[in-house]
Amino acid sequence: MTDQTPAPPSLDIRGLSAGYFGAAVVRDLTLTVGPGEVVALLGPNGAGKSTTLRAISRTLTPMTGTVTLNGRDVTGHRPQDIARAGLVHMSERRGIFYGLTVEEHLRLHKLDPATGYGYFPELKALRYRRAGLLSGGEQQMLGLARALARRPAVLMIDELSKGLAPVIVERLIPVVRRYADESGAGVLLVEQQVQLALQVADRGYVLAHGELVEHDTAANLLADRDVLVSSYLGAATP
Ligand SMILES: Nc1ncnc2c1ncn2[C@@H]1O[C@H](COP(=O)(O)OP(=O)(O)OP(=O)(O)O)[C@@H](O)[C@H]1O
Repeated sequence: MTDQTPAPPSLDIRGLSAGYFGAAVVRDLTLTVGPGEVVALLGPNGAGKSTTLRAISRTLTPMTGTVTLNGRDVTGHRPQDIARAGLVHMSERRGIFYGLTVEEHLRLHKLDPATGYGYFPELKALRYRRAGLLSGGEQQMLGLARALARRPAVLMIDELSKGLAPVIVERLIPVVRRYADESGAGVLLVEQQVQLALQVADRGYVLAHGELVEHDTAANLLADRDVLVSSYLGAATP
């Protein structure tokens, strides 16, 4: 007899509220990312997307809510323990150290640099270059190579496309999709490039004024012009 129990979500967030100086910026968020799923978290500037990711990785202490990784409740755990449980949060800072070379980055945390080069072979030609001398796109590629080489069970990426030319974004985003497909990891992708994110995502949530206002398959969201407009400009205020 086979085990029919469905796998738990890679990431399960319930009733999450978080903010700064006692004021909630995101309120009562409930969202899931299934195994092998890419989920886009969309919304205009200031909607609270980065705050949500920080509260999940606990680099910001949430006010309320629970966080479960692959069925394991990590609510209240320290950020390093949540990372050890398999969550990698690629923040807007990217985890790049300007004084270290490309290869030194790919060896951090005792990683095998071959894993990072496997995702982005073009980094090999830059292996001895210090990260501070790389272009923005190369730094982003390095940050992603390192994040993937850690083989996260859940990967959260904040604005992969920020400040990058379309050609480099088109190189990076499909690798995220491939990682989810091959590893079965869940990916939560915060993106301002709404169409781009929805083209690789399975589902998407739209955050406006700190609350989730829309949730659907990526295909349905892509077809809904109102959703695309509110993702850029914010939901219409009553
Ligand atoms: N460290 C902080 N201290 C105080 N307020 C903050 C801090 N970081 C963010 N905020 C505020 O929280 C709100 C949500 O910001 P957040 O960065 O989460 O939004 P976002 O949706 O990621 O926006 P963007 O797409 O512009 O990055 C904003 O009003 C912002 O000014």
